[in-house]
Amino acid sequence: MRPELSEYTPIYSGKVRELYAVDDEHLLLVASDRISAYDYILDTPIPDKGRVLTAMSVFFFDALGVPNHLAGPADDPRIPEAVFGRALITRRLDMVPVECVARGYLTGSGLKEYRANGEVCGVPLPAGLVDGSRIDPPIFTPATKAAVGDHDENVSFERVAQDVGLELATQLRELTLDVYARGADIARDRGIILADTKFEFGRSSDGDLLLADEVLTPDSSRYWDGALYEPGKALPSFDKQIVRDWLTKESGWSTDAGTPPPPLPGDVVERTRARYIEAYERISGLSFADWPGGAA
Ligand SMILES: N#Cc1c(N)ncnc1-c1cnn(CCN2CCOCC2)c1
Repeated sequence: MRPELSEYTPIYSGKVRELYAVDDEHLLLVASDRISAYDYILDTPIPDKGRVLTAMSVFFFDALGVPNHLAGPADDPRIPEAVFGRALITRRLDMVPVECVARGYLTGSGLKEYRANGEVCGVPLPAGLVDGSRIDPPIFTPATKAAVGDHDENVSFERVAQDVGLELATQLRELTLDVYARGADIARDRGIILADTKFEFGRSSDGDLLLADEVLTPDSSRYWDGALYEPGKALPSFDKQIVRDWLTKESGWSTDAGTPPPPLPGDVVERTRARYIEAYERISGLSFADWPGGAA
């Protein structure tokens, strides 16, 4: 008999995920089916998105071979039925207050910074780069954690060193770039580009620095279809482009409407669900049908 979710204490609620206290040493990390686009949480959920992203995290935690916060399997008996398949038991860590971002390609906020001053987070880049240019070798572009709903602020390595000390900042940079490279290699071998990603780390009670949060999911990363990649061409998001295109090209809504986006039609929902499953199955080589919590 699984416990009820109500038996656990909510301790954090983000845009698309929640965190609960299970006991003094363990948390329950829950991924919802909510999807965000253009800084809005859309009214329409994507069925199984939470399960797919949980499956991706578990695949990468296993494939990367990096010490992490997982404290039980996907079917751990402490996971309530209501969130079974889209929740994980983790160790409770002392989180490092840094969003550890690695970028192997120039786009998004990094591109904006580069266009303004030729560098990203204090890292100078070659002249002449455009949207989608490769950054080789990849760079560490940390950010400070913003409050829910705000954007993270890109900061320099030196600022991270001031905040957490030079030794830990150096460890974070090395770990972030190492784990990004491993994840990018796995994705590339399956025809998918991992343009950038965000990691979070925490310290265990015995002082070890562990990879935490979600890892290398489409919500914490930019994934592009390698078959479509061309530097300088606006790069479609592997998982969200269907939603973005319907919202801005078919729904009549626009990003400057000042109103929330409309509900998604069924075909957009289903195509987006299929896209998340495709990303998982291509990258992991596993069948999503085998992941816990599916329809009986
Ligand atoms: N993971 C983890 C973790 C941990 N293993 N131990 C202690 N605290 C955290 C933690 C607390 N907040 N966040 C920010 C990211 N959140 C994740 C959940 O969803 C909302 C955002 C991580």
